[in-house]
Amino acid sequence: QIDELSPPQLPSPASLDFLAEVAYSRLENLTSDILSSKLVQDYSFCIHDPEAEWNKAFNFSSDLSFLTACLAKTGDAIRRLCTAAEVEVYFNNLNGGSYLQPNQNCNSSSWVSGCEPGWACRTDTEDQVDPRNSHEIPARRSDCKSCCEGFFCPYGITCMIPCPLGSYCPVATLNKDTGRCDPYTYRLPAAQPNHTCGGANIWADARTNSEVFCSAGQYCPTNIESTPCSRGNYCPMGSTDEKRCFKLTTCDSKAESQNIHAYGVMLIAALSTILLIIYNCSDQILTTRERRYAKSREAAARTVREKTQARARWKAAKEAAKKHAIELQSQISGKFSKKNLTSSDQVKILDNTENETTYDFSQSLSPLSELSSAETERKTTDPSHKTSEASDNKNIKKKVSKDKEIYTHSQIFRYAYSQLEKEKAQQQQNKNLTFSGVISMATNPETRKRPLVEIAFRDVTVTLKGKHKNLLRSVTGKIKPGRITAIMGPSGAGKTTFLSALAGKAVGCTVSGMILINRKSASIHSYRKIIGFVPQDDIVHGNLTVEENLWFNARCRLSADLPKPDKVLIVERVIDSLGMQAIRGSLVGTVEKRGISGGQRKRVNVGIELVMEPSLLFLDEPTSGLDSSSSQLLLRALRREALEGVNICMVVHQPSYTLFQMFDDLILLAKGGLTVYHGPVKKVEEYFAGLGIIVPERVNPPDYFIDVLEGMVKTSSSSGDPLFRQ
Ligand SMILES: Nc1ncnc2c1ncn2[C@@H]1O[C@H](COP(=O)(O)OP(=O)(O)OP(=O)(O)O)[C@@H](O)[C@H]1O
Repeated sequence: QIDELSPPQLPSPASLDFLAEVAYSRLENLTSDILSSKLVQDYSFCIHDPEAEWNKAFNFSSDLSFLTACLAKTGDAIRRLCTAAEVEVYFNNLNGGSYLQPNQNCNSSSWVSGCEPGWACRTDTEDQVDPRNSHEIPARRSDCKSCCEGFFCPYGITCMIPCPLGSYCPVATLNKDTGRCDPYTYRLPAAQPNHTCGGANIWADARTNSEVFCSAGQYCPTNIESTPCSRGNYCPMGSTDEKRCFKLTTCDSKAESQNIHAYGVMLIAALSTILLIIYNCSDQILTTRERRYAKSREAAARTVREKTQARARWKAAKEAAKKHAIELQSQISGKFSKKNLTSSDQVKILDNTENETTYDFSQSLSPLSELSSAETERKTTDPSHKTSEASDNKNIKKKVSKDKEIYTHSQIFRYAYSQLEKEKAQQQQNKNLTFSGVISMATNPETRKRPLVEIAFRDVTVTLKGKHKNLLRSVTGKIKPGRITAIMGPSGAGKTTFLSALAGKAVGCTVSGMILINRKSASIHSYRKIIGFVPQDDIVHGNLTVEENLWFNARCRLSADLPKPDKVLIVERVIDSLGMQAIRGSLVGTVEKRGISGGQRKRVNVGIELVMEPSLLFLDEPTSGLDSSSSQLLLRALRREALEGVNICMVVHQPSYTLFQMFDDLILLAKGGLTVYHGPVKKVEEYFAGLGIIVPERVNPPDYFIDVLEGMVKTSSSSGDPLFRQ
């Protein structure tokens, strides 16, 4: 039948192209509307570039099989195709957003079957209608039939428009249950019982209707074919071909999209695994690192200890040899000629040998000992070396301290422990120093490391803001560097208030009087970098170990320019000085998680202030809750700080007599913030005795003085109040 068709009746591809062009140009205006329409928004996930997709959609299929099929069905498809004028009317109506206005072929007087949705008629004349040049709507009322597959025939128009690529326009079938023409939604006209379901009509409301597209899960290579998407591929709505799914995604047959959820799940699983690995490994890495550090620290400490012991043994042996040489000399004097060695020669030899050994020893203690062996060899063989050794060493040390990278952990620890040993030896020597000795040591620029701070206060009065209540009255005195001052008094006497006033931390109070720092009237806040304050309450991090707490503070509060070996030295010194070696790796603990003991916790509190190397240290009841030996341990550590010239001032409650004697000065306050005594601890008993207050035997003097101030003990002077120095 197709073969019988004469060539002019077959619409040329050019005609179809022209129709597409017209449709396309009309749709350009529509595109922006359509792009923002619900239709596109709903499916935007599968349309990567909506504009391009739409443009593509209005390219007509080059496969004209739908047209030949139509010719076979109608025999005169060319006379049924819409002209440019009809297409324009159609799209103008569509553009206006209104229902299609029936054209002249479908007005109320000339309504034909082709005006129904899905139906079309041929032109009334036998003349060839040139779709390209026709500007008038031709009369088209003859031989009305259902619209061909692959075309759409809107309501009110009696011609066919080819469906664009990506759409699927089959001929409808009647659904007896609903009475509608599937897959479209129109009904058969009621007055025409012989009328069948026609072709597509739905371009009439393309902006709101998604049925125009090839449905999701199917692909339509032409607008008359719809094929289910095969497994491993996916077909979003309007597909003309299948799209391959990515690897690792599951695409069943008729898949509308790639199962990207699988990607999401896999990504989450991978991330969780990585995080889990990092979490577990980080814990393990930290533990391993800690262990490694601990090992190198212990090894360094052992080496230093052994060297110190060896040195002590060598010294003892040398002393014995010296003694022996002198004895021997006296015994055999006269028996040898003058050429023989005198005892002083022997001693000289011993001294020389000792010097050499000392040199080796210091080399081994120094972090520089691990410098290249060639360098060491050069030093020992070069005769000029020894004279310039000291200056060389200094220069290299300077260089080394600037260049932190050449230190390994074991070198750093060896350096720290050898320094600590030296300091201990020095402290041993200075153990019996008098106050003036300590001061001269602290002021000696060779040994002094920290600036000295002296605080003098005169008539310091603290008044509660708004209430005019005096918490402290006219307290006068001085706290000096290198000394430990205890502030004592009954509960509520104003000890904490006094400490806070001196430290510039009195909140909600007015402080009057004069406070001089190093004899200058200056704000205490400008000295805050060298002032430590240990409050009554904990300031430790319970979830960190003791060492971590100290390091946290060292890193935050010590100068960033300070080389790491020096920071290690400071932290190790504090750990050593407060006797925290055994608990350095223990967790401090929280309410939920038990950690170190209360006494150890107090020491950590003090330690985190000591790592900043303060010149002035205030402590509010650091020994409260500690037994006598723990308190003494803490006081001994503070004493070592005082030996370096640190000015220490602390509130203390009920000290044992031994502890009491470890303080240098005492400020005794009575209730109402009155000063009872301010002077050396050694003279307090004498002072009270002068007032007729004699401490009975077997009574702890500090306890007795507090009892007197509390009024619990009657004394001969109780009534006269000679006690208070206002
Ligand atoms: N901000 C404040 N508001 C109200 N009263 C205050 C304030 N600060 C201190 N006081 C009062 O001042 C007095 C002294 O307090 P402070 O804490 O200095 O005493 P303390 O001698 O340290 O006592 P304790 O030994 O019991 O700790 C107390 O009676 C206290 O109630």
